[in-house]
Amino acid sequence: MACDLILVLDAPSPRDLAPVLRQLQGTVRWVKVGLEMFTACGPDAVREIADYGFNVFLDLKLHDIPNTVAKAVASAARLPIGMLTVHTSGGREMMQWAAKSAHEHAPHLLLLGVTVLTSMSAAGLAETGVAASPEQQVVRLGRLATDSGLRGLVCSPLEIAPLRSALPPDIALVTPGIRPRDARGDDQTRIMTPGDAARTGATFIVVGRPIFQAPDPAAAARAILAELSTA
Ligand SMILES: O=c1ccn([C@@H]2O[C@H](COP(=O)(O)O)[C@@H](O)[C@H]2O)c(=O)[nH]1
Repeated sequence: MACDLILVLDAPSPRDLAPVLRQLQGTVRWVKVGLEMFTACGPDAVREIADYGFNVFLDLKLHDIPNTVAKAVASAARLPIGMLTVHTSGGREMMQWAAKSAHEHAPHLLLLGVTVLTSMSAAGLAETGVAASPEQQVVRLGRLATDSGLRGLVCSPLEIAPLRSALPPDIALVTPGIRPRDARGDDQTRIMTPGDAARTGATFIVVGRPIFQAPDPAAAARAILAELSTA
């Protein structure tokens, strides 16, 4: 199965990234708008990015009571987006209400369940009271999410193989925690290279800093797309 790149737009405003976005129009298909840009610029940022011709993944990681999340999904579904995230730790009922709302308001919206954040180590997870390993917890939450009606998950690339064994093959696996082999350490702990993630079975890889901290971000994005095409 082919793996595609999602370019992370972690900046306060689309204006900050305009030169790179113009260079990558027609090359990169998907971009991700996250908490930084959405908090600063709101839905206008999503519309502006969509106007460039990109498919937008709105990464809001919704996590609240079922009614509140369902209504937030309905609001988000009015925007030109193709993917939206909720936290699987919100539980079965929250995800069922979210899936129903997405189905009613935007049937083609891919609602993704965030499992265990890619920044969390086993020790960090244990501190939150979860005795399971990240892999065990991701598989548990992945099963719960798909039982609740979600068709895609956000996980680290380290959990792709166990999730592929545990879940139906059509479940989309979207993986941040992507780093080049020689990467300096940062807040991501469960990491893999783009090519290895693709070969392991990621549907999408999500990449931000390795592209935007490169001297030529557009060239870095193109290099990752080339790596994916030969994986
Ligand atoms: O578990 C998760 C869920 C979401 N993210 C988001 O992905 C990007 C990763 O950016 P990098 O700069 O490549 O680390 C970022 O927007 C996160 O909010 C994640 O990293 N892990």
